[in-house]
Amino acid sequence: MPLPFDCRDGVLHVEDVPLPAIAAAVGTPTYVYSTAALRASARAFRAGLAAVPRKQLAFAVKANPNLAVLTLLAAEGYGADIVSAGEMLHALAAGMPARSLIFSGVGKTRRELAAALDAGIGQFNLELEEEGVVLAAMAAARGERAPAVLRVNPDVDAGTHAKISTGRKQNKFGVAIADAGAIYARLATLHGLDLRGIAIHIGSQLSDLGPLEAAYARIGRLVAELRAAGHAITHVDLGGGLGLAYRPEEVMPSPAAYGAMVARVTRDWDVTLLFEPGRFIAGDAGVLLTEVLWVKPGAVDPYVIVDAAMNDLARPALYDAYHDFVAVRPSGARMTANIAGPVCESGDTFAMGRDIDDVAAGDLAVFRTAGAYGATMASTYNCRALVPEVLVDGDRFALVADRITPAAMLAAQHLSPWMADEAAVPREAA
Ligand SMILES: Cc1ncc(COP(=O)(O)O)c(C=O)c1O
Ligand SMILES: N[C@@H](CCCC[NH3+])C(=O)O
Repeated sequence: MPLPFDCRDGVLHVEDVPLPAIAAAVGTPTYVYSTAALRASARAFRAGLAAVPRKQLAFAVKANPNLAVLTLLAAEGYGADIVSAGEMLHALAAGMPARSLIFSGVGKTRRELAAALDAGIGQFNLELEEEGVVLAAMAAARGERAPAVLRVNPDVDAGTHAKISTGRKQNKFGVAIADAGAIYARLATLHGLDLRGIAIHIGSQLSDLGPLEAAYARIGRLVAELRAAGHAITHVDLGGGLGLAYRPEEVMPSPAAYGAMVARVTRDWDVTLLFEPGRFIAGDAGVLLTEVLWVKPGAVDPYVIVDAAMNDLARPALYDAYHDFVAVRPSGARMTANIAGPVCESGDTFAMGRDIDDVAAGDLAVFRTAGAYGATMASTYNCRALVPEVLVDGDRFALVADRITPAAMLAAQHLSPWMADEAAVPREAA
């Protein structure tokens, strides 16, 4: 898919906006998203599923909960896969209809279940039997039936990083596929539930369709068994997981290849299929714009110290993830360097011994493929400002999430009443 990031007159642009203009207006580090790229991936994913007759697309809000991003995706006909009441708030604020929301998540609180019932969301993905029992009781007390599916753990190795694999039997997600029939039968007797099918999600950043196909095939057999036992199965949620090429040489399954596999495996299922893509929609639509602060000598290679850090983009520190690093004004020269941020941890390192565009202090650069699981996983560690976000549309750009400064964070903190008294007395005088 052509991305609207290109070098014009020697300067990297996002759509028609030169990145130095954004750095001058907003400062760095900052996330920059492209509306054109978001729309293109949302449409490509939908187009890939053209052969699936009945489907519902729910963007995984965890990948990028920015209100502007969600508003754009709502206009593209996407609902949302949410995992907390906070994500529900974001999706509803973006104008997504409550009926288009799917509540996943292994630790939903009773308050969250109540809030989701209040809102009238479209589907609860039950992670364990007890959750179904509690939800059924809450819904029945309101004279309602909660629309629900049972999440099943198919015990398939998705072949992704262990920390983002979710469908192996040792993972915390879903009920064991061997137990699913019995649990389903018990939950189906509860009046407060409108139990209508199955959900799975085996992991994220999947580079191979094989494990997905194996998992879907297991679900197909389960659907047949449940129907044979007399259950009306009308919905199957196939989750998300489609991977992206983070390295220039990586090749990932296209949405068309994914859609063809889905259409083939589910041909006889006769259900509405639900999809929860996150990374595929938002990942390539965003970069993290940063400035080089220093280039300092290292034991082997020099360290390029940038003003973005692990608190702004956690993926390299968490999963040793690779994000391409590109100079905003590439000279054509190359260097071998380590790239690190200012945070006081050696893990705050984006790359070691990597061949990159030659950069010097004061230069701007971007980390690519940062639109998913970027800003949303940011923190204020080291009392660093929470990173802002900018959305580009053609030759316009707008700040769509403010930088939260340490002063604002300090203002949100309070001394306990007794400490306030003590703090008023200088230590020496006490
Ligand atoms: C239940 C569920 N659905 C959807 C997603 C989105 O996954 P991805 O961003 O890989 O498409 C996730 C994250 O792995 C998830 O846990
Ligand atoms: N946060 C992970 C993905 C987790 C997906 C959520 N289940 C990442 O950055 O790749």
